[in-house]
Amino acid sequence: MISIEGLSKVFSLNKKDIKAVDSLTLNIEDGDIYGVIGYSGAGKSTFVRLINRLEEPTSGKVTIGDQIITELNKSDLRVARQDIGMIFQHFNLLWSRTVEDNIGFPLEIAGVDKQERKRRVKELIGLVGLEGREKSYPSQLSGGQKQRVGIARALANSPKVLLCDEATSALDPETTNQILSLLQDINEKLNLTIILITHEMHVIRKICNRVAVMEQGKVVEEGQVLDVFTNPKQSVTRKFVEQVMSSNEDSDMSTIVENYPNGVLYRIHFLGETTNQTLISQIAKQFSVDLNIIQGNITQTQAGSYGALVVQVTGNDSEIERARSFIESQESVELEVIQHAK
Ligand SMILES: Nc1ncnc2c1ncn2[C@@H]1O[C@H](COP(=O)(O)OP(=O)(O)OP(=O)(O)O)[C@@H](O)[C@H]1O
Repeated sequence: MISIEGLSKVFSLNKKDIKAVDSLTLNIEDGDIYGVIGYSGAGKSTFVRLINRLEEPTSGKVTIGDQIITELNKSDLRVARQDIGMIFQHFNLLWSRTVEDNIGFPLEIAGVDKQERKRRVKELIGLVGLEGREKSYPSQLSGGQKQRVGIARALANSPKVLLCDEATSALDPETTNQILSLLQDINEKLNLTIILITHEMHVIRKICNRVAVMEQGKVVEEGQVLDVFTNPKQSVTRKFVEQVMSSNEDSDMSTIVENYPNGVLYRIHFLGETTNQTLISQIAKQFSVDLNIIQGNITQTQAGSYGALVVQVTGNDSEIERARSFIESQESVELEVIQHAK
């Protein structure tokens, strides 16, 4: 487990103190893909750099496993850092070295002999899907390929933790998805704990199981991704959730009610069970009602689907009533009646 207790960082700039990270306390379980989201200036980068002490904390404690990182002296910290890989937004590769030499660099520093280095580099190249590009220089690679080199290099010493500092922010959406899938794959294969910071809710939605929302150096909301999606408490969190849902449902509702006067109008909320994706077809098969999907916005998180469908149900009253009971009996589904039968 990674435990962060009362972690703070104060920068002094022009005689003014800036609290970049403010008394932050968090627990991250082994094997988590833990997302930290916040707008620019929230303190995310500073936070992630405090974990491996690329930035020295002003106060507080970071513990990884049984090691108190914040109490290590310089030489012990160097050894401890071999267990903490890190990848960066702009990759931070060595431009004069080839792909294989970039990946082998941390092994060289750790004093691994040449033959073992070669074996390990080959293994890592396979893991991140860079076969055939061993002799290329970073300038000859696409952004996604550069980040694959970054990931392979970060994994060279078989770390237990991988820190990702806006690792996909310089990539296009398609490449972002590929890199996120790779991170997910590595998390599962190597049982690696991943902490990633981002300003994009899409990244959190796609691969994280837990999320912390940062604002002005503090964690203002924290929890399972699906819980935070379904029940965002802070306005900053609601804004991030809207990023992926971009819903304008409520403002349209009166128009919908006007346009669909017959039968009943339901909003069915899906709260996480992927099995409920067949709910609509089950209703259509089991009850003599007609279903008209009027509006919908469903997205996928690691824990299942989240979102809502607005459905018009028409038919005779008793069948509509039976369909309603059926929907209400489903787990992880909530029914909201927008308009009753007239
Ligand atoms: N070396 C530094 N010296 C002075 N102030 C700093 C330093 N690094 C960060 N800050 C300040 O600390 C605050 C948090 O910055 P940080 O980069 O951690 O935020 P962030 O959420 O990662 O934002 P971004 O995504 O824009 O980097 C900001 O007000 C920033 O100006």
